[in-house]
Amino acid sequence: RRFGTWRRKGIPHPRPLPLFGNCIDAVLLRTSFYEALDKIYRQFPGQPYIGFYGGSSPMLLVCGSEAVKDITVKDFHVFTDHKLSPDSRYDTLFSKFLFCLLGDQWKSIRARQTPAFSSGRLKAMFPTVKATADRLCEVIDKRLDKDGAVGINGLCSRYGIDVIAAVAFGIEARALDSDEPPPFMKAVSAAFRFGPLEALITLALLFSSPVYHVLRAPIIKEWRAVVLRGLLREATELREREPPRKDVFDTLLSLKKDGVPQVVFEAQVMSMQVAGSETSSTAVLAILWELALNQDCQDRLREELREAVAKQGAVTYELLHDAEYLDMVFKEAVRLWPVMPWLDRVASEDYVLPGTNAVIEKGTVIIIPIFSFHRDPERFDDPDTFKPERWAPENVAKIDKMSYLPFGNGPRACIGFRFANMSVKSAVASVVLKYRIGMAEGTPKSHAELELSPLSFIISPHKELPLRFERL
Ligand code: HEM
Repeated sequence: RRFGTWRRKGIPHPRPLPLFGNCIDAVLLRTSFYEALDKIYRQFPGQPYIGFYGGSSPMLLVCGSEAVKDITVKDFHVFTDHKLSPDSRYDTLFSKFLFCLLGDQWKSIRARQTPAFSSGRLKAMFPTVKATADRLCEVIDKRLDKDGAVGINGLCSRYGIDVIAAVAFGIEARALDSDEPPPFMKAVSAAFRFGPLEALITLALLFSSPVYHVLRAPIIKEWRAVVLRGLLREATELREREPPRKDVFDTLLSLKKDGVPQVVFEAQVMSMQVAGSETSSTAVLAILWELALNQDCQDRLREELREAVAKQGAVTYELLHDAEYLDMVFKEAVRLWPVMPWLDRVASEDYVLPGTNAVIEKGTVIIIPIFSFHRDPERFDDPDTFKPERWAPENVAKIDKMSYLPFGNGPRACIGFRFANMSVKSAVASVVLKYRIGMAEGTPKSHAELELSPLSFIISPHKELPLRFERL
């Protein structure tokens, strides 16, 4: 009866298999969920809505531009929440992350965190970010092998961790400085690089509440929470004795002063750390790799940065903000590598899909397949090729805004977008000004050669990615 849902509503859908629906490869952990979604998406080109079954649950891919706008903006009051919000009995801390908070509680906590990313605050945080970017260059220098190559995946991760820890966690994590990952890094990094159990729990959370409640296990393991809590207690005590620094941690501390429960405060700090580090570091990694593959883009970027530095005297907040080609490179890299390859929302009431007579029931899970949009030749010419020029001012009007969603959309879009922009560009500018980046032995030459884990819900290579750095 459930497998008849989309037929009865007149929504196109692929034929489901008993038990697995349309996601057998994802449920058997043979492909990642975004690849399973992409397979469905490609079967129904140009459709605004595509039905599918996650296990036996009817779920909806929303693909039309108007439809995406309706769900994420116009009818946001119906689709405020993510389905990926775990039960607080099994996931004490993760359930309170900003990403997972529901309804009015999300609204109130989000509103209080938003000022942390104002222009004034970003400028105040810039010197810390810049110093960490310079440190990344020093560490690259120190670790180059005899052929001038180094694995850049781990270094980018360490950069992401250090930068967010400094501004949002209130500590110097010094991940870049240590050979062995310090406990803080172990607790934070790979929080979303899942093993088989975490991957299954996450799918169960999306597809089937009964299976989720049978598994009764946390997505973010308790030992991580214990390590982070201890450090956070020390960081809080230290900061309370210091004058304000106008960083993200200061804003989060004000939540505590306003009487927000301790566990909610702790979850917000950890949520910034987890959501901010792996995502930004993957973007840095993507850009450095694309620049190694595309030397002409690298030359043009370096020329732009050198000219700007000659005028301004140094890499400044304003320089990064105004550098046009740097922005084009950033946009193109997160198009090809949308770290979060899909968005989810859940209907809080029955809802008529605009432009149809179909009603989706309260509780229906909506998925917006960002990765598929970004790689669709109907939306982007030559979509698998790195072409920053598509973002040039004279070309950008051709791109449909709802086809490009690396940071999500609407009131629930990424809160750290402006910070990510600054910290990713800062790292890239420091490296490009100091080194010519090239291919090394073992550097993947195409996306197909990157080994991405089928278990992971984010797009991030889990193996080392060697690049060659020639000092300029
Ligand atoms: C390149 C880097 C980044 C990418 C691609 C990225 C992407 C995203 C996406 C796609 C979402 C979901 C949006 C939606 O549902 O519409 C999100 C949410 C979020 N991001 Fe980011 N992000 C990045 C960096 C950061 C940074 C640096 C921070 C913090 C400093 C951060 C904090 C968050 C938080 C807390 C949420 C949950 C927001 C909410 O539910 O209200 N992100 N991010």
